[in-house]
Amino acid sequence: MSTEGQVITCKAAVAWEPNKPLVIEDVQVAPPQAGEVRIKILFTALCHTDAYTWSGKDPEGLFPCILGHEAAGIVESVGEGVTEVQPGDHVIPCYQAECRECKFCKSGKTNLCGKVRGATGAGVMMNDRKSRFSINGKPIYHFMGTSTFSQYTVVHDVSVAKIDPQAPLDKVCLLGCGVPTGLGAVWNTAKVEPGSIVAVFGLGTVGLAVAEGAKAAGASRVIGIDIDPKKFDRAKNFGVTEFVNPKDHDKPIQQVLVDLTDGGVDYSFECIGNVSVMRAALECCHKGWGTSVIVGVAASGQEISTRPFQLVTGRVWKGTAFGGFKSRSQVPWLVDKYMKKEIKVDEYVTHNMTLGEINEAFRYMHGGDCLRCVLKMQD
Ligand SMILES: NC(=O)c1ccc[n+]([C@@H]2O[C@H](COP(=O)([O-])OP(=O)(O)OC[C@H]3O[C@@H](n4cnc5c(N)ncnc54)[C@H](O)[C@@H]3O)[C@@H](O)[C@H]2O)c1
Ligand SMILES: N[C@@H](CCC(=O)N[C@@H](CSCO)C(=O)NCC(=O)O)C(=O)O
Ligand SMILES: [Zn+2]
Ligand SMILES: [Zn+2]
Repeated sequence: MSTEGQVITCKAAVAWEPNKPLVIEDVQVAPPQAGEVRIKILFTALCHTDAYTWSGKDPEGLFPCILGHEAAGIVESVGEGVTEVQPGDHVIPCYQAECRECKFCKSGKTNLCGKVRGATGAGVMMNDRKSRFSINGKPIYHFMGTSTFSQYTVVHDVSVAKIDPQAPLDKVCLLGCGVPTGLGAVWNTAKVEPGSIVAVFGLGTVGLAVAEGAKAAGASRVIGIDIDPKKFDRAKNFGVTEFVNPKDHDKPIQQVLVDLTDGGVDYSFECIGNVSVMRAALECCHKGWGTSVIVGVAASGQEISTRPFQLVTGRVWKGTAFGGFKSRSQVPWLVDKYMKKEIKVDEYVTHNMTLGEINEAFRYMHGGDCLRCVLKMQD
């Protein structure tokens, strides 16, 4: 029986308050309005940014909300005026939209899109500035324009990437955030050249994807830095050639790296979200040209600092969102690259669980062994 035009009641993990366990609730999901798409979510992974907002440290965090932004599913129905997807299409919801019409999209200089960002930051849909989620009439906020910890979600049409229907959704859900972020930080933001020396701070999913991207770009050395020595063995499979544990050294880590590389690295990437490490990542760069890319998300109130002399003498400080990839155009391309075995995805999935086990899944995520935990969303 078609559910088009009907309110759907389904299971979702609701964050009622910061840091309190998520609660599996029966949630009402309203039909999509003009320019909106309702998606049946089949698989979602957890990302550290979900935990960050859940912690209450995200200035854009609103409660109660439905978190989740790294997922894949099938279009259930579309609202008026939606032309690029239809029911049955396999899709990845994208927290970074791409409308192709706004000042940002037309600039050719960024993957950021301005069309729906105001609404997604306020936890509502652009059309009527209201939520499509409710529990017995009480609205529940959206999150990052995706809210994938729900069996059904409603997103803006500019936030939907249509993908190859042959692609396994329990794997390519990862292409909604962490893996593209790392690859794109190297390929789009830094534009690493063959022969470069690269330093990667933090060897979680994002840092490993940076290493993979750097290897593919022809880097001559990929130095992985992590305080957890368990990370090193696995990282070799992703392209890391040398390891440095800051705990093994008395000198500041930037000095250790400068000494190891005859004056500093060509490119560094901070994939942790720690502002002191961001400084070290900049300061381990080579004088005259070294570029450091901030990928990690630091909490509200945190600030970066360095001596301006570091920049005067030619180092460059940059940041990246979703690795600079244009979501609707390039996520399908990434899926195709995965299908052709040109990029890894399966290797990042260390745990598989169900929606009902989501609190336990977050505990695993914070443990050192987990890269990505994928939740099966449907019974
Ligand atoms: N910019 C973006 O678009 C974007 C997208 C996705 C994720 N992120 C952010 O990227 C960051 C990394 O995500 P992840 O999933 O890989 O996280 P993760 O927690 O799996 O990995 C972080 C790694 O850093 C290591 N670490 C912690 N403190 C350290 C220190 N002081 N020195 C060296 N290593 C240290 C940890 O041991 C861990 O291996 C998070 O902040 C996440 O929110 C940003
Ligand atoms: N609301 C947060 C923003 C955190 C942030 O920087 N998010 C990244 C994506 S992290 C994905 O795991 C991002 O792409 N930001 C660009 C954007 O949000 O438009 C805060 O204010 O700290
Ligand atoms: Zn993420
Ligand atoms: Zn746009």
